[in-house]
Amino acid sequence: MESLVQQLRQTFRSGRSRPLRFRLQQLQALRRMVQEREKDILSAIAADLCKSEFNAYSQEVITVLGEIDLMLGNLHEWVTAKPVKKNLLTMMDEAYIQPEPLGVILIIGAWNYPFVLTMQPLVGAIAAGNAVIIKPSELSENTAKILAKLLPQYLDQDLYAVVNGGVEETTKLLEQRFDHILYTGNTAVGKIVMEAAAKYLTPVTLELGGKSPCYIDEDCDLGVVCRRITWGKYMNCGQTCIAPDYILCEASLQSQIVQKIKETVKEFYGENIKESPDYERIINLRHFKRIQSLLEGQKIAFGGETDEATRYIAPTVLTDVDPETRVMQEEIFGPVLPIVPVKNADEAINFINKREKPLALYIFSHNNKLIKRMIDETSSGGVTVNDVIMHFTLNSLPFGGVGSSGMGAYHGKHSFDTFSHQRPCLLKSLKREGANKLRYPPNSQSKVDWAKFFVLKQFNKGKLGLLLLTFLGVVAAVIIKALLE
Ligand SMILES: NC(=O)c1ccc[n+]([C@@H]2O[C@H](COP(=O)([O-])OP(=O)(O)OC[C@H]3O[C@@H](n4cnc5c(N)ncnc54)[C@H](O)[C@@H]3O)[C@@H](O)[C@H]2O)c1
Ligand SMILES: CCCCCCCCCCCCCCCCCC=O
Repeated sequence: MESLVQQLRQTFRSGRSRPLRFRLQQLQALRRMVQEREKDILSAIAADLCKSEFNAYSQEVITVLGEIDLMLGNLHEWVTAKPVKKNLLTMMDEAYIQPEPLGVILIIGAWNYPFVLTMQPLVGAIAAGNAVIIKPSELSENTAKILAKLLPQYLDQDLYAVVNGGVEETTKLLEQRFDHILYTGNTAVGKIVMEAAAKYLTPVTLELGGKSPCYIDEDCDLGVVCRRITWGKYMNCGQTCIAPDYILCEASLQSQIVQKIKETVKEFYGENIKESPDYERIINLRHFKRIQSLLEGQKIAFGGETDEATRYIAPTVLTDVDPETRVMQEEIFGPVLPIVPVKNADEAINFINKREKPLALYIFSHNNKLIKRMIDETSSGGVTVNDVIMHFTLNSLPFGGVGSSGMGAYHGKHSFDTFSHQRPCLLKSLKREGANKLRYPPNSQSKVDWAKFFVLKQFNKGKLGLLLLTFLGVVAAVIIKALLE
């Protein structure tokens, strides 16, 4: 591992990954890879998650292509230095922020969306001009293999590498020095990653999980609400980091919600859900047993059927769920939807605030005042109102968690920023030394007074005011020079 990181660092230091042209060319190559090898990619995802190729395309591939296109269209602007406002002391100088690549990036992906969760950060890291190692999840082994096979065929091998393996390989990788680590996965491993990163003060982006609440207000059209929730909850068999984990609503709404979800499940997946090409399976036996055990002692209003041989768990709804039971203590990450009755929105807000900050919050309501209040009085990684999941798809929004659901964010320009250092640059001339006497010792009251004038003056006065102040500044500089000589 050490030699691999060294080799990538050496190439990075040569400057090869920095020119805009090179970055665009690598992103175009990545785009070509996704298009030319689409069938192989879709089959790998399908093999890992029992996912139809249509779903693999619309849930994963489409996002990656959209992200590449966004970078190709905007990178020339993002890499450009941005001039900043100046003050009287620096008005003759050049001041700007220049984004610069960080160096060698480690991207550790998760299995539940194995393609998009490694490729989307990779796109951002390349766009920002870095060298990258990606470590796909070993649980989605087919996608991991196809990435290790294809990426070296399309990308510069001295700058971008894939390391496959499990805990042992990841642990060895984490012993190396990186310039940024983006990890997607569970919170417990997130802590391991952060601890390892601390050794070199490596910054981290942690894309973790949590229990994302979904509040349903009274007077909503429950037909529409439940269609949207059914889509987001049972997509990928509930194995989605931002799936609505549980519903909070008034007790009286429960039976209608159950009925509407039941009808929608039939509409989406047919009479025989097991036969539906749109309904996936649980990734492995460990997770299957974990989710199955969450049903123990619960009131199953709908679903609940399981089949260990195929790791099938039916879309399930639990009602009157006690918040102290296990299903409400850990992230479900499966097709089980508990409904926890609350008296009103205040109780829902308290309920959310008493728990760890979730990755997403969903609010269904017609009442704009209530929506604003719930957003203002709670905290979560992201919010979608009157729908679920969809904030993930808008790459102008940063995607990430807060508190125990993670730190940092990516997607679109936010990825470029995450993998860049915003370098502040002030370029002065060796001329005009006279004005600098103000800051050189020995100090005096009159120098402090002048310093107050130069440093504390506000400049939000429009062009005329600025011109006047500039003129005053020049006059002041001349006077000071004369006084101090
Ligand atoms: N915020 C997000 O974008 C996002 C996306 C997907 C999943 N998630 C969260 O991830 C969790 C599910 O994923 P998972 O954790 O089961 O995925 P996982 O088992 O695939 O683990 C993620 C990565 O961590 C590595 N890893 C596992 N154990 C390790 C250890 N002891 N030391 C070092 N590395 C180790 C794995 O090799 C893998 O690459 C859920 O909590 C889910 O909410 C979050
Ligand atoms: C006209 C058809 C349009 C189809 C667009 C479908 C957009 C659906 C997007 C779903 C994206 C789901 C990805 C979720 C990834 C979450 C990562 C965490 O686990």
